[in-house]
Amino acid sequence: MKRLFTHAHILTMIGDPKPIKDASLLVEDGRIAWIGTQMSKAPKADEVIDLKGRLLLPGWTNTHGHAAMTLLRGFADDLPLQTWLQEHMWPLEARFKGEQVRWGTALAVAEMIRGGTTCFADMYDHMDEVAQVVEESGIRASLCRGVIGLGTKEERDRKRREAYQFARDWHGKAEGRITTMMSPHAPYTCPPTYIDEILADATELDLPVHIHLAETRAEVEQNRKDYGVRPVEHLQKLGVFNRPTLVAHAVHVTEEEIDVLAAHDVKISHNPGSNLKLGSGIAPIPAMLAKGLRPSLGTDGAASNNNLDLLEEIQLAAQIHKGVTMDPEVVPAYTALQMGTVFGAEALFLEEEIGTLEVGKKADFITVALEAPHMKPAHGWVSLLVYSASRNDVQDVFVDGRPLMRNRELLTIDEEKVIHEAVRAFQMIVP
Ligand SMILES: CSC[C@H]1O[C@@H](n2cnc3c(O)ncnc32)[C@H](O)[C@@H]1O
Ligand SMILES: [Zn+2]
Repeated sequence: MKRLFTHAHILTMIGDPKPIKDASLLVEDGRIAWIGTQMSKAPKADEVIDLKGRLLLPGWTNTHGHAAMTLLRGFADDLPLQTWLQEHMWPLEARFKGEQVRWGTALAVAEMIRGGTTCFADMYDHMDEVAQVVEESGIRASLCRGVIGLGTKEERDRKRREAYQFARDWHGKAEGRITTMMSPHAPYTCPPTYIDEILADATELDLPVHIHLAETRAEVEQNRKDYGVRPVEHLQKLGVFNRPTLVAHAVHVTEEEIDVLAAHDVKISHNPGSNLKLGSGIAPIPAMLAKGLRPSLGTDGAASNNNLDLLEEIQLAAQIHKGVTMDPEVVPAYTALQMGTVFGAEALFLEEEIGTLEVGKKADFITVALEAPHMKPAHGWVSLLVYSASRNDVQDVFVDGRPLMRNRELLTIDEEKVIHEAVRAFQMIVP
């Protein structure tokens, strides 16, 4: 099947911001086969889709989250991380069964597709349910069974086994849209010997590691008390960074620690919305960029954000660091857009397949309308996307060239049913 998309302004996200005006893009067998401006040279297609002057660019990649936490959205606001987790999230999550995770994740995926996300990372429990939602909805995802090692040895062993089996069984599934990672939740919830064991599993399966790191000042202090060093040095000594690693947050990291992360090519998921809401702090993104790191963006779960709008994270990334440093030249708009697309693909070790629009890559892209008053005059497309657009301006979403949303209508998800079931699943667990 060959589909030709015409009359689009294409932002490929390759190199400099050079949008291609009034261009066409051909998709064949789920991959980009041709991009050009001369219709006379366009290959023949089975179907031609006129995009009527919309912007066309890679879909967003959300590199850190806990999708099923949509069920806990708005449940415990305005609290610091440890109180929020220990007194509110964990007691409620203990009531989650597969059903809660299924409908919470389906709700999350509906929200993410609506906002233009084509690929997301998820760390949670009952991951078979998550994988099935991904398989059915057509979205792309990097999944891991997050493990917290605070219980008995039996519990730790069971969770580790589940994480191993899930990662082994689902990697490459759903026509290659699912990849997996191994995930010790955080240095403060996983004893060193447990991290060692999970690392051995990751090595055996040849998979990356995904972990929360240096999210709060309290975490850094606790790590010093427990292990005599700060979290970055702790994980470095355990050998975590010798495997491909994605760390979420990295808020409280020094210049020297950024050097360590850069030397090991550790991938960063910057979650500004969640970090602001939980009062955790603001990650030193300008310093990371200056040292050659390419931080990506995540929403974290909907209970700490409280939405899964990656465009909002792009906009926050472009603005908060200017405020903190009092320098409007840090994190320029195009860099923020790279963080939400191409750097996201790198963070999930998928840069050979997604993140930019080029011949041979997967056809994962979105279109954005330029018609509304807040998008006029439509001369600076990068600026419009980063400083003016909202998620409702996203019109179409394609993954592997398959339409998941057309003209704001979800095509692979029964939205009404998902909303109904998610509310019901939440009501089953509220005390
Ligand atoms: C073991 S599954 C994932 C686990 O992570 C919890 N979580 C959600 N948000 C955060 C955060 O910002 N920092 C640390 N842990 C977080 C979630 O509630 C699950 O229990
Ligand atoms: Zn998280």
